[in-house]
Amino acid sequence: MASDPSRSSSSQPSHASEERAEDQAPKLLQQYNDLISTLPLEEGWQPVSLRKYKGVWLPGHEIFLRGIFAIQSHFKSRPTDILLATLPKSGTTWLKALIFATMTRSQYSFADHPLLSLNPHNCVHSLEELWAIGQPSKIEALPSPRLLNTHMPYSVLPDAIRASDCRIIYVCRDPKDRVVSAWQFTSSWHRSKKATGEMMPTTEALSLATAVEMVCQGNSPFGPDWDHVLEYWRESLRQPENVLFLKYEEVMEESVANAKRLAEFMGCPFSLEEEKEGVVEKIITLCSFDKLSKLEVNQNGDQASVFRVPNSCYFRKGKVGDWRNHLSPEMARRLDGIMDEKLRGSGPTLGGVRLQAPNTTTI
Ligand SMILES: Nc1ncnc2c1ncn2[C@@H]1O[C@H](COP(=O)(O)OS(=O)(=O)O)[C@@H](OP(=O)(O)O)[C@H]1O
Repeated sequence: MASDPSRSSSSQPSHASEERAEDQAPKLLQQYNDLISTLPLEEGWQPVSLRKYKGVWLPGHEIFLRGIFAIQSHFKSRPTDILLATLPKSGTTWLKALIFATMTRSQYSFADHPLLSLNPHNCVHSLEELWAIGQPSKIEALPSPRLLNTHMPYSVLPDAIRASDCRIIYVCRDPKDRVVSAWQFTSSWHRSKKATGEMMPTTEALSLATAVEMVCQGNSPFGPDWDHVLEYWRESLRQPENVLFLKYEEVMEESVANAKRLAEFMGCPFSLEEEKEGVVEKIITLCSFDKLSKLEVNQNGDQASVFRVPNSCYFRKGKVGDWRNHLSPEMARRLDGIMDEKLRGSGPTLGGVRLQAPNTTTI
């Protein structure tokens, strides 16, 4: 079973408690910095700059990029690992809660559950963030099966993961809702940084029009979005026992069926007795937006991660179709058009766009 997060120090990540590998290896640090300086730079997604690595626009913080490089050669996967993979703002926080609550259901009571006092991001570790803050040994120390998450596209995952039997749960979301969510998140984070004086008051916030355009150009964090989605979609067809492809909208619409799919995929299906006792519904309620967003930890706590984000920024509306309140018809058409062009095919739909099966016409 997964580790007890309330006993792990992961709820209080420390930047100083552990020496980074790079601190002991100045040559490696130099190599990483040299590599970073050669990567194309994009500064439009304020307040984060982006660097293009292996065809993907990654957040450009040096500490973060060095973590990604180190993961490539040093991460040791285990066949029992469970990896949640998402583009940011696709339902990561929610799925972390669902996965964690499902995997650990025999360890905790619903009345006194870790998710009532810890943000889901402190229950399922981010592979790249722990590496970036110099705490990869925390990942090593986790008992199996480890629950981890990543925003990396399949093609940027370390070989150790792609060659292993570990299970990957991928969640995607209507790109229109996702871009609105990403823009709102970036704006509120921007405001909070200005309020604490961590950012120059003159730094311009990202406009929604710019965010939409950058997604359409493929220049947004972890984008191009279509490559991210298609890579995992194709893997889910190629190796369905190892890659589960879910959609935010479907998990919302058919929560019980998808919670059961998740449990089965993770190798811990709900027993008939559990189903009769309503365990599935209890997990869904515990992990619901209404429940989590009202908790003290999620209203007033924060993530001491690389990006130091207030927990409240991870909970906004949690609705399907909120894009209608923000995007102009023109913006919506532009996004749908680009996704249609890139994802055209006969597979399942994504925000009204069909994903193509791998053996149909090329993108
Ligand atoms: N429990 C639950 N149920 C449903 N929806 C939820 C839940 N928790 C968070 N959210 C909504 O998910 C959006 C945040 O996306 P992520 O969690 O992927 O963000 S992150 O990648 O971890 O930064 C963001 O979506 P928007 O409300 O549309 O902005 C959150 O409100």
